[in-house]
Parts: sequence; C-alpha cells; structure tokens
Amino acid sequence: MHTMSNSPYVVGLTGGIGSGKSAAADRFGELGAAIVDTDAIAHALTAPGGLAIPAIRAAFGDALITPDGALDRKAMRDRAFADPNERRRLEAILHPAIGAESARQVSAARAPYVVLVVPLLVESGKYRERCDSLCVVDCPIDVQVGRVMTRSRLPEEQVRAIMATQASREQRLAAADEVIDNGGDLAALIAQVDRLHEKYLAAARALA
Ligand SMILES: CC(C)(COP(=O)(O)OP(=O)(O)OC[C@H]1O[C@@H](n2cnc3c(N)ncnc32)[C@H](O)[C@@H]1O)[C@@H](O)C(=O)NCCC(=O)NCCS
Ligand SMILES: Nc1ncnc2c1ncn2[C@@H]1O[C@H](COP(=O)(O)OP(=O)(O)OP(=O)(O)O)[C@@H](O)[C@H]1O
Repeated sequence: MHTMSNSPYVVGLTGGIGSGKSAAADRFGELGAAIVDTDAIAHALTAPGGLAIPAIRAAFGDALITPDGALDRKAMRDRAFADPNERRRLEAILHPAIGAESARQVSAARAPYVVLVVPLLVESGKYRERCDSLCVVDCPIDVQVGRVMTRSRLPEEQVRAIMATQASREQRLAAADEVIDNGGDLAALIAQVDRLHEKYLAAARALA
C-alpha cells in the first residue's frame, strides 16, 4: 500500500517460472518504467565475488562454489529443487539480502513508476505491501514447461519439480489486480504491456 508521498508508484510483476516476466519487464522498461528485478539481484549476489558467496560457502561447502568464486547454479538447482531443506537454507541466506537490495533500488528509482519483478511475490507475502498494484503474467502450464525446457535446456521433470514449489496458477490469479495473458505470441504480450503502461502512468500521476 502506498504510504509515503515521495516514494514511487510500484507495480509488482510476478508469474511462474518461464511465464514471461522478463519479456514483459523488458517492454515496460522500453516504455520508460524503472525495472527492479529480484532474479537479477539474486544473480549478482551469487556471481564471482558476490556478497552472498561467503555465507553460501560456509553453509554448503566448497562443492557448491565454482573455481572462479561464483555459485555453481546447476549443482545448487539440483539440490534446491530435490530437497526442500536445502532450498530453505539457500533462501534463508539470499532472501533478506534480496529484500534489502530491491527496496534500495525502488527508492532510488527515478521514473514515472517502478516495475518490481518478483518470481515468489505471492509465495513470500512480504513484497505485496510494497506494491501499489499486482500484475500477474499467466500462461497455460504446458506452454510454460515447454518454454523453460527450450530456454534453459532443463529436463521436463525438473521444470515440473520447480513449478511444484511455486504458487499455483489459481493462487496467483486470485491475488492479481491485472493479468497479462502470455499464452499467445510476443506481439500479443507487447500489446497488453503497452495498454497497462498507460494505466500505470495515469495511476502514478494521480498519486503524485
Ligand atoms: C537455485 C538457483 C541457484 C538456480 O539457479 P538458476 O540459474 O537455475 O535459476 P534462476 O536463479 O535464474 O531462477 C529462475 C527461476 O527459478 C525459479 N526459482 C528460483 N528460486 C526459486 C525458489 N527459491 N523457489 C521457487 N522457485 C524458484 C523462479 O521462477 C526464477 O525466476 C537459484 O534459483 C537461486 O539462487 N534461488 C534462490 C534465490 C531465490 O529464491 N530466487 C528467486 C527470486 S527472489
Ligand atoms: N509470448 C511468447 N511467445 C514465445 N516465447 C516467449 C513468449 N514469452 C516469453 N517467451 C520465451 O519464453 C522464455 C521464458 O520467458 P521469460 O524469460 O520472459 O520468463 P520469466 O517468467 O522471466 O522466467 P523465469 O521465471 O525463469 O525467470 C524465454 O525464452 C522467452 O523468450
């Protein structure tokens, strides 16, 4: 909920793995919105020399760190989505840092409004109160699975295992203020983002 008059209007953008959050965020960014992407923040924290690397090394050992000092993403993915305890251990290290850094980026943003991209927005609960409006990117599950298999070269069972740890389509849709239907082609996605951009600009202006 919006409380401070000098904080920007914030649109939360979420969706299941491979639903099209990044594609939608790219278009919002082209139109002039500031993008704060928690996946990108998580990647930076776990890159070579990333701030979370010492804690991950201490918790999981050297086997999860690559020779150049980054998180070994494949090894961690295999662990985190096979064992909920391992996933929670990783999240306990990363989520506080992701929360703090995303809040910092939102308050530093200089744009008509901010799109805060959070894959686990509905699951985690703590981001909803930072958002003035919640936008869900939605597509049929089989389309989602197919796109992730193509993009990330992951086996179908692993994509479905990741999805099983996330909110259901129904849970996300129930929380949404706006829904982007990404079951069609990229042109259809862009047309919907363009319409929403006008709406968010007007909402941000009304708030200013
Ligand atoms: C397990 C890791 C190393 C796998 O890395 P990988 O490069 O394969 O995936 P990437 O980080 O690009 O995430 C891709 C997608 O996976 C899904 N995902 C990632 N983390 C989680 C999680 N903890 N629970 C459920 N789904 C997740 C999201 O849909 C996300 O968009 C990585 O996902 C990770 O560090 N996760 C913990 C941090 C986290 O919760 N990130 C989510 C954003 S806040
Ligand atoms: N409408 C579409 N038509 C065809 N391909 C699409 C469409 N939307 C997205 N894609 C492709 O599907 C894949 C997943 O999209 P994207 O990376 O935007 O999803 P995401 O929700 O950000 O995923 P993640 O949760 O894994 O970060 C990408 O390879 C993207 O190019």
